[in-house]
Amino acid sequence: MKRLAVLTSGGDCSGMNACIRAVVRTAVRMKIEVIGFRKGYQGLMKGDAINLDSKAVSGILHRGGTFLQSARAIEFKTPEGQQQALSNLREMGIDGMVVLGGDGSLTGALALHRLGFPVVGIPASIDNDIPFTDMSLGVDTALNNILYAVDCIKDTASSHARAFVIEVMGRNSGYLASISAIATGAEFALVPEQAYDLTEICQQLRGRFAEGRDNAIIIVAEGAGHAQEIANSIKDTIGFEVRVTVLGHYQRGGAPTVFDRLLASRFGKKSVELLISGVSGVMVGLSANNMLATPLDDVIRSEKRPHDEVLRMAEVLGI
Ligand SMILES: Nc1ncnc2c1ncn2[C@@H]1O[C@H](COP(=O)(O)OP(=O)(O)OP(=O)(O)O)[C@@H](O)[C@H]1O
Ligand SMILES: O=P(O)(O)OC[C@H]1O[C@](O)(CO)[C@@H](O)[C@@H]1O
Ligand SMILES: [Mg+2]
Repeated sequence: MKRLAVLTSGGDCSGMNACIRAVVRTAVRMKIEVIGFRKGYQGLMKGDAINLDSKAVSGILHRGGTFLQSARAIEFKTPEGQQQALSNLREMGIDGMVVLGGDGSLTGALALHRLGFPVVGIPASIDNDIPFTDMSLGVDTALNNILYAVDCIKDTASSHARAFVIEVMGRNSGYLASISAIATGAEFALVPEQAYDLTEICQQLRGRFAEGRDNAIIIVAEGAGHAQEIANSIKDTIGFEVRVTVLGHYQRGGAPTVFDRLLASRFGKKSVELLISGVSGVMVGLSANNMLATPLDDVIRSEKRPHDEVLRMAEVLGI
């Protein structure tokens, strides 16, 4: 192995920079050159690359986002797009590639592996919807961002005796909503994976305010319903003052937590070691604090289901 490539794809997340740094520094130590493709598969298809040496990745460990930039490149889903990428990789003399991204990006990595190109994937998505890893990169930082925001909102909610519907990210995944609800003591977490009964929720909220509580927090994943509609329905049913906060992309940025910096470093180092030892078509993961390598085939075929216990916990502890 003489020349490696790395790219970041899909929604960015904190820890991607720290991971690129770990990939580059591990490879440089083994006398392997590293190329970084800009803007994910878009840059790969265009051949838009920069040389990455040890110095190029200094000063980025603590920065959120990805200095290589990211993109959602629809054309890479086509055989033509993948062939273009493959010919660029071959022309540039690249022997293997590390792909950081979510489930979509890892599906792209699997496509390259199936075309015979050595690839290792790293789960990096705040959604935490990727199986065979306890945590994806960026999740811990996003959760801490949410925690800070919800704690702030609770202060003002109590001061005005209001209920708040707070929307967090997750089109198909309720992980951020359920875990942040537990960690902030919210009353309810509404998630795409589980049906909920708004009438029942309103009844419980009415009881809660009748007991003299001065605030209520309902955290809703973006894929579980429209925050403003949920708030209107609560207001119409119990007549209580309700406000809405959509946390949006605030959740995805910011300096990575210690957990994400360490995870990024471990994932990055492991991915290069795997490629050097001739392993391809796998995703690195975290399992019971150990590094795990799982075939991308298995990762893509499986689904990460949230723990039923976790889904119920917010409601049980919040009320
Ligand atoms: N089925 C597929 N085949 C090949 N490439 C794909 C496929 N699905 C996605 N990709 C590539 O991966 C990119 C990112 O995918 P997607 O938009 O699903 O985000 P993601 O990686 O799941 O990250 P996140 O969900 O955290 O934003 C796509 O724009 C495309 O380039
Ligand atoms: O930044 P974009 O392209 O609007 O994507 C937003 C989506 O990306 C994710 O944050 C994952 O990165 C989802 O939770 C969210 O629905
Ligand atoms: Mg995804």
